[in-house]
Amino acid sequence: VAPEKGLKDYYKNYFPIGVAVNPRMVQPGPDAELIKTHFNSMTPENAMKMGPIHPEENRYNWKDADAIADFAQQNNIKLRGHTLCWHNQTPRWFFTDSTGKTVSREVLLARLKRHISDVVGRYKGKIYAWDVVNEAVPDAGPDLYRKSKFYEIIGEDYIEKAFEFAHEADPAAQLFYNDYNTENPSKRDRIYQLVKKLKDKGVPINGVGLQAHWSIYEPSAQELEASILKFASLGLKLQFTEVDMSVYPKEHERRDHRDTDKSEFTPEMDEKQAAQYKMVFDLFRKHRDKITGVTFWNLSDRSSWLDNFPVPGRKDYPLLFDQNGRPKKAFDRVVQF
Ligand SMILES: Oc1ccccc1CN[C@@H]1C=C[C@@H](O)[C@H](O)[C@H]1O
Repeated sequence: VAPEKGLKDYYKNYFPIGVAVNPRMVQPGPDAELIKTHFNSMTPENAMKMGPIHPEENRYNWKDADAIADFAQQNNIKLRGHTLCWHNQTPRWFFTDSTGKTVSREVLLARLKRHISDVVGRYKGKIYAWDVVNEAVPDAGPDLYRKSKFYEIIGEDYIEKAFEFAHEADPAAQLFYNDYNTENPSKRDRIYQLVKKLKDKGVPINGVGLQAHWSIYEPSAQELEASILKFASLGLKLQFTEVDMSVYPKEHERRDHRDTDKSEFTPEMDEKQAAQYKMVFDLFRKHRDKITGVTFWNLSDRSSWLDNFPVPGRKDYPLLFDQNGRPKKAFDRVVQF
């Protein structure tokens, strides 16, 4: 039987189509088959984050990351690394000495350098792109720098140092700054300013990762195109690195959830989601010259990180495949062009 035409085949003249995976998905089974049919790029959802891969100063956990890297190699699927420096899922040991005191700038820089050179070095030649720094810019306000422990202990230059450490460890890897809410005008401008500073300083950065954690209500085509044009004007490549489309309004401020707590995927949501996915992929194809990858965050509606964020236990339906791994209406709209 001729293999079913997959997303990656429809988009082979545009950009790779990726998916965030966990180690269970790359074991033999329906998920692995769905990945091989539709995707030609993968990102470990958690396995290469600082805590999961480096839980103690002198202990790495390579097992899950290696399983994903091996599956990618065996199936000729590109592999993105995520993420070398992030304020979330970072183990406490990074910031404290043996007495539990906060470490100095020098010690933290040495630990960050060791982490990055060990992790990037292990997958040198297997990972073509790294999310070097994730979410360094605060959501609101005028500042460029989130007040993370990396910022407070090292200072602003933790970002450029992370990029330099990664470049030293694998000069061929494409190095990305990755963030979310990049269509929000204030955050867009501050990310732009940060990345421009890095580029103007000669920091080895190749691209901007726009996470694209969207909803069926936003972004507008206008705001999305404005972000594409603004970041591309830096002369850097763009990737949409964590695409999903929640069926609930985005949580831009803490709200009571009585009105949206019920977990159901209605025909109206199905249609609105299909229209919104069509709109964003029409723009992705229009700007194919600026985009070097589009990656979905999680594989199917069977399991999404949005099932527990921002509202624990509220099932979401954010992807192109339903809970049985079958293409939804949104899939049809994305491949009809
Ligand atoms: O959309 C957000 C809103 C607030 C905080 C973080 C995010 C997105 N943060 C992403 C989501 C899931 C994680 O698995 C990814 O590593 C992270 O990059």
